[in-house]
Amino acid sequence: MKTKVKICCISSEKEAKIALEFGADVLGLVAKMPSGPGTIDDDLIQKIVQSIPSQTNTFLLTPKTNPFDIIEHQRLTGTNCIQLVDAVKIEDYQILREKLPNIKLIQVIHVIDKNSVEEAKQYAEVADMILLDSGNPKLAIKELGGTGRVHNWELSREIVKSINKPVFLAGGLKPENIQEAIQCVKPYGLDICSGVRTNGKLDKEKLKRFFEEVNKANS
Ligand SMILES: O=C(O)c1ccccc1NCC(=O)[C@H](O)[C@H](O)COP(=O)(O)O
Repeated sequence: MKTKVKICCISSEKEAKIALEFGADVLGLVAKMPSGPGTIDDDLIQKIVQSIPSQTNTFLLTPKTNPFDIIEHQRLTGTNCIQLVDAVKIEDYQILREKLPNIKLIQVIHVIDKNSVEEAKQYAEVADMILLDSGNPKLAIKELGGTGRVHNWELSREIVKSINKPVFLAGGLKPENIQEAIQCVKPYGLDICSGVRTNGKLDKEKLKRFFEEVNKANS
């Protein structure tokens, strides 16, 4: 199966169009976070969502963990999927399901050590997808993504093998390491932010190289 691609940190209607033209399956829209380079305001997220075809997969990246705040955040922005970048209580997924029956829920696991494998297994029971990233929610100023760092792909590989939900791989991906990432982890999809940007802006040359590498790995 062809590896899906999520282009993250979309910051304008123009960037959304470019990413879709290159073949992105998913657009990532990052709301305000405790740290990170790719965040935008909620009203801009809503504007971008309204400017693209409604069937496009749009992931709202929210740092919120209270289920009612998450529901409110989705309603404000209008995306059709929510990427939960911090730890939401497993039991609160039930509230999200009841109130947002048509919205896909993606739980981020920041891959740090063996405990991350157990964490992923637990969330795989309730989330629609798992996304493996390289943040550190335990820092005083939480890092919840957009780090540009690669994590331990052996652990990611173990997670992909041990759960039966689609898994996106994120963290420090760039055209140069795509072949190895796909071979090692065999993810359902790849998520990239800084690796296809120059000075924070989407770089068409890097995007082209990135998609070439994904297609090569899939052929
Ligand atoms: O980009 C940010 O500022 C950010 C901050 C907090 C949470 C998520 C954030 N980015 C979204 C992503 O999911 C990135 O695509 C992912 O972390 C990979 O980023 P990168 O390592 O730069 O490719």
